[in-house]
Amino acid sequence: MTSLPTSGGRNTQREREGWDLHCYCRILLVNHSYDHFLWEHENTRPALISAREQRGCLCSSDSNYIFKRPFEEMPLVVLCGFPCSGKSSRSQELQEHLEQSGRKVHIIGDHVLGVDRNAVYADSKKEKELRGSLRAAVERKLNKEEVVILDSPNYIKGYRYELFCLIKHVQTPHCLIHCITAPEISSTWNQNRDKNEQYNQEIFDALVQRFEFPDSRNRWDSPLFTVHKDEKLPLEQICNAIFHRKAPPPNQSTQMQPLSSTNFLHELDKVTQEVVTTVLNAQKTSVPGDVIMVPGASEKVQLPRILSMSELRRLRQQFISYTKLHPNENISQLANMFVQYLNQSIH
Ligand SMILES: Nc1ncnc2c1ncn2[C@@H]1O[C@H](COP(=O)(O)OP(=O)(O)OP(=O)(O)O)[C@@H](O)[C@H]1O
Repeated sequence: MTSLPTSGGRNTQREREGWDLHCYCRILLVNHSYDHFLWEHENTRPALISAREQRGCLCSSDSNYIFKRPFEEMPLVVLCGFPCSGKSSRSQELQEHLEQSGRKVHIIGDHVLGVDRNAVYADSKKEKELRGSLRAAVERKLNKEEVVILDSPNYIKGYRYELFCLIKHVQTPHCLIHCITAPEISSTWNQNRDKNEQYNQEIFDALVQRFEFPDSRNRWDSPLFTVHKDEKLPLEQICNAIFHRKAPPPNQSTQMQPLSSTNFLHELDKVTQEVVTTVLNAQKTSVPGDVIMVPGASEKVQLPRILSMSELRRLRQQFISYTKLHPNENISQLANMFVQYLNQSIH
């Protein structure tokens, strides 16, 4: 990337208003609110940048500069615990405390999405979709105005890691609150609650068994607050953790780098095409349920059914669009990433 030219006199007003010069580029098209714009930078193809992708970015209306507002993101609080362990009660307690101190709070949870949890947790595909919807809702809601509380079981270590990547990506602090209960206590609470809120016993037992306990030695489970049923929520410590602590530094895989090198785009194009060709060829001799080895990837494509060429093309295009906005300089991982993307997208 070439060094940034100074913005010169025309943009000093923006700089005085507290905007940082983010990059210099050629702006091709801007919508009326200046939050979506099509830009071209060096050798990359024009890319549509949205306010969501480029948090806090704003382009200057009269020149080829993009500005970034150095605002603070509001934190994410993640709850976890057995089913019926008091997660929603603790979320509300925290919400009330924060609102009393004048902050806005937004709670996201499976009950908010109105799902039939007994049906969802009995079906791994539906559960995965629910986790995806919750994560997307968190991503949409993380902003500078509201504290987001994710009130759902969050019992999978890998999922908590994904949430951690998300907050690293948007550069906002987070913390985890683990509601600790003995399974038999939660089970009694479950049996005493309204019938339409109850987990059936089979699902309850399965969720308890699947629970992956948080460990504060893991970056994604830290800072960790544990709260037993008769304990008070450590509200002050939680506030200190989320408001007076810096967000974890971004790393290469989570940092926003919308300006991709030509070599990266070339590799992205080549590698994904190779994977598509391999899958299409392998399908000639495979049946649903087979696993396909792909050159350059340690991950394998799991084939639940035969995929058409147009579907593979569409998935490839989606992956390319996403990856262009979230480039990972580790080109050697592209094949694996695309295989993972295919496995997650094909049902
Ligand atoms: N500390 C507590 N002492 C006694 N009962 C409690 C306590 N916390 C929660 N409960 C009871 O447990 C039930 C479930 O509470 P809550 O909805 O907060 O749990 P949850 O973990 O969010 O549940 P779910 O897994 O369904 O989302 C409620 O009926 C509530 O009365």
